Amino acid sequence: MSIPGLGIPGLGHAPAAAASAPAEVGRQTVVHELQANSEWRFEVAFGASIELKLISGTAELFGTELAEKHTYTFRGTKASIFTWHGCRLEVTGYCEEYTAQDTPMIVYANTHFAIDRLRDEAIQTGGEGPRVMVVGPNNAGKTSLVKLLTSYAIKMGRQPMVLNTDLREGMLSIPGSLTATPFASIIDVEQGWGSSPTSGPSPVPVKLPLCYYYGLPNPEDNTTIFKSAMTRLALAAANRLTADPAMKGTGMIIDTAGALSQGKEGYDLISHIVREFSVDVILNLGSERLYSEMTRRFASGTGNTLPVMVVKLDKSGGCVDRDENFMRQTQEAAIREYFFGDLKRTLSPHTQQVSFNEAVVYRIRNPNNVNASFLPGGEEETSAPTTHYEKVEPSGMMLHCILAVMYASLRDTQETIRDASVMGFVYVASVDEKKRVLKILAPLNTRIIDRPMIWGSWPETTVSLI
Ligand SMILES: Nc1ncnc2c1ncn2[C@@H]1O[C@H](COP(=O)(O)OP(=O)(O)OP(=O)(O)O)[C@@H](O)[C@H]1O
Repeated sequence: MSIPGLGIPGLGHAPAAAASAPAEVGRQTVVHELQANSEWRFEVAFGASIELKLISGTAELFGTELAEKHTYTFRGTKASIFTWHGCRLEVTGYCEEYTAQDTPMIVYANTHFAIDRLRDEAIQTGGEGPRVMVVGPNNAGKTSLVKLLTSYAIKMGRQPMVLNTDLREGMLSIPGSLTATPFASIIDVEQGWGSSPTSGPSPVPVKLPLCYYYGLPNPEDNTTIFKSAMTRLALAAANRLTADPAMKGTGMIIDTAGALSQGKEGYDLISHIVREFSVDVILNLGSERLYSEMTRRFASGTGNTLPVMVVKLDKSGGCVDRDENFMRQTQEAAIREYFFGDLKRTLSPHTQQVSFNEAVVYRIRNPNNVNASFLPGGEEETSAPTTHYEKVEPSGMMLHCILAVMYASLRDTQETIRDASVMGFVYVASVDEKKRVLKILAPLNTRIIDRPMIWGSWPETTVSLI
């Protein structure tokens, strides 16, 4: 995985994000008294921030307990603080907020205890802990539930392997990455899952994800590459799991993309994930139709899979829809943070010049986007391309794009490169077509010309990072 370096203070704040900040006149401090079993839900815009302090009692953010009297800062966040026994929260700054008494937390906690019983049984028999997959439409609360189950497992002294197969949001990496991460220590409260691993100091213990790259926005865009990435991820996660007894007894928690939960093609991809990861439990959030489809497909097993426990859970009333604009800002913030760090920990990426002759770049073909007008004579392509990547010469079209640097050699076949894990990501800061030189921003000061790079269309970047 990439290890970003040290800091250049002052960089890393998109002018666009700053422009969208609401005016924060006279940042007021308000104290909220929360009753037992209630939840304080808040939304902070990009460019704005709030400081939150737990004054007394106990409270948690998606399962991770807040430390008393510690100041947490949130920006561009929609989330909630839940309390089992009541608490007082001090909040400074503007956010949209309300308190709710009606939450599915008891059901979620019971789900955790039921999964934990399966872990106990597995440990007693020397077997593997359950492999739990969470499915549901976009914004149904899947990632929040995965965080909660992960936090509760960690609290019980377990070490879950957490998998992110959702392309909209990265987990400890940029959006578009598919990651497998062993979790043995607390989740970062302020930054969702936490930030990408670095060699510098970090307020919470660094987690090291194993990362694969797909490079397109939707799983259905190129199901062959998506499926092969899932297969590789499953193999890598299973190998890691069996090598570590604590992790083996805990098992896996898998987050999925909301896009998979609609229509037959998505259901088929879910079936592939269930098979490859040998999923034991499917938790369904927010869709009756999906629940019925999952039950039909998996509850009594198939030729290839054992019966899977399919469970329906209520979606939390706190889940908020995140529009395209918010998701774009979230994605840009994650990319910016990958290279420049955050306000608490600035990083200093290195720029390097790479000549067009040195860079070995493969572009992902997107079969769904083949435009007939670009084909010879404007013909329609009749069959899918035989290769999924094409080797391309760098060009101005790469400006502000992200390239994945692969753990592979320049002589490897396309299949080997496709199945390789990702060393890290670089950003194309400028392209000089006359001098035939790319200026690249990389987390490390290592020359990258001996590795193949993959140029996908996801994550898309529209702003200049520098
Ligand atoms: N109880 C809650 N109170 C307030 N906000 C919440 C609550 N639960 C989830 N959210 C917020 O709602 C949004 C959607 O939730 P989440 O990301 O968990 O959904 P998802 O199903 O994983 O979405 P997607 O598949 O689109 O990535 C997030 O911003 C999350 O922080």
